[in-house]
Amino acid sequence: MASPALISDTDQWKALQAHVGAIHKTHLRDLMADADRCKAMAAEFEGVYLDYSRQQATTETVDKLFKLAEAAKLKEKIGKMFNGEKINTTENRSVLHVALRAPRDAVINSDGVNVVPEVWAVKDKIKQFSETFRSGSWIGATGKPLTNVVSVGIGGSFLGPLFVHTALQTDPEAVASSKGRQLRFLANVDPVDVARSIKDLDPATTLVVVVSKTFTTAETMLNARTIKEWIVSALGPQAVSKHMIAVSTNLKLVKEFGIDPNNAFAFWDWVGGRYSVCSAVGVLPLSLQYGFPIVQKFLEGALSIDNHFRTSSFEKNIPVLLGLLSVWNVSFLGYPARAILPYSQALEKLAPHIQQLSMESNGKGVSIDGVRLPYEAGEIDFGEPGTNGQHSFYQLIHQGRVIPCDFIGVIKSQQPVYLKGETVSNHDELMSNFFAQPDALAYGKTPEQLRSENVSENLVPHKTFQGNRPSLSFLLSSLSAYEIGQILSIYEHRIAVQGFIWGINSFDQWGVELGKSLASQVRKQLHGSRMEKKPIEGFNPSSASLLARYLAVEPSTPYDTTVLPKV
Ligand SMILES: O=P(O)(O)OC[C@H]1O[C@](O)(CO)[C@@H](O)[C@@H]1O
Repeated sequence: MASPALISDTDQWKALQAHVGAIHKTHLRDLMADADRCKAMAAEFEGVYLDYSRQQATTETVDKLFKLAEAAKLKEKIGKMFNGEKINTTENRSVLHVALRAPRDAVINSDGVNVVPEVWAVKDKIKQFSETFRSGSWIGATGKPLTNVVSVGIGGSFLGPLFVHTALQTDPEAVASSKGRQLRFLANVDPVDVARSIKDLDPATTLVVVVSKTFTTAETMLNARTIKEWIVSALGPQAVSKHMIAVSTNLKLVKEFGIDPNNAFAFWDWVGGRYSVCSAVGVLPLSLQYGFPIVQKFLEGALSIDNHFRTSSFEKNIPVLLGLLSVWNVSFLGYPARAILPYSQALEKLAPHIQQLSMESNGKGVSIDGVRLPYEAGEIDFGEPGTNGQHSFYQLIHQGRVIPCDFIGVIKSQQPVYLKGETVSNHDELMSNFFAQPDALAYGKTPEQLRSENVSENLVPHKTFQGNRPSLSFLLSSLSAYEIGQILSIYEHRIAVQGFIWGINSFDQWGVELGKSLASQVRKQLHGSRMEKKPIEGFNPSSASLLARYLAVEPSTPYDTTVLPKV
């Protein structure tokens, strides 16, 4: 039987491969001298400005990428996603995170059912619950109103909400609306994280939200049981109904866990975990902290990009341009990584969120039809806010490996700090670096320039910057809840575009299963060894000796009694 076609078999892919040589012949500093090219390599939508002129690409490259998009049937694939077709074929699911921010009157079907009314029913429930909670009418077991929220969840049930929470913490409107409240996250099963998440919190004024799509994730469920015990031992078993709520697609397990089904907030299997921040996964804890109206603005920002992505021509379509350029960098220029560099402390947790979103989505080795890929898909994502990153890993980016960079800058800071007598304000200082770094990467510094500055000959090789290092720059007008939603949606769709071109399934995650099942074998043996003094067996020599060392030391947590963190 003939193998299904791969995108790399198409003439459009081969044309791009043939084009690489021409691109390598021209240094970015020469490409940047062409004003018409620079003007053409920019796109703007609603105050989000993208400049991609510092990509190792010409307008011809971009044209060829559009042809590749055509060969990959990108337009149809985007349409299928928005129409609720089951494009996640290995799990037989629609991919409808866009329905989570669709307007109330939109019609988006999955399995012949319009999902939008269900989405709004949950949002309405969150709005009502968060208003009751924030007004102080939701009374805890001791008669006190609750002001602290601990959200227990991991992966997609954690990273997206953490990103948005961290960003909102810098928005004056969100800061004002969250006065006197705390939102914390408990993700890691590490007992240190358990202790940190409840440190100095009073169970009597704390609401715990257990967030798990499946309600079976081992770490989340152990943490949920631990925090439940923290509540019960302080307030009694009847306190659970007032102090614990849940977000899940598995409401049966929520009930079995002991959480009142009235206090459970649903979402659906057509929302991938890493795409779930716009479901109750993010909307509930964020609404408890900031109020629903602010979270609604975030959802509207995401919706604005959904509409732009669905309807704009590819030439003007920011997620499409970004996705195609990433494919160009990874698959044709051979750059395996991407750095996400927001010059904005508010976006501190963007890179960790994008790491999961991108690497769990596109870290695949076979096509959607199961054919092993003859090209690399996915990329290694990492990042830190500028300028911190400059003093950390930028050395490698400037003179070591070539790593395409996303620079993200904000025109208007949320914090107007200026020390009288200084040359510039803090924000202008930050942004001076934002504007300088892409040019340092693109232009570099030649030995001739160094010699003209009388740099001693032995240092010339060390001080030379080859340049020709690609980046792109986003300039946002400001950073409120709306723009945070826009950034999220831009990256979500960019990653989908990459997957659509590579011909992979960006919406499953089978690669996380093997480690989970091996951990379950280890868990059983640790239990047997601790409780029944059974010997460890069935491991390779390396794991056996590591486990023997581990078990030779008495654990700090005895197994014959409950030990809760000291807070
Ligand atoms: O929300 P759940 O079901 O607890 O899953 C948490 C995370 O675990 C994964 O399944 C695997 O890491 C992610 O895709 C998901 O976001």
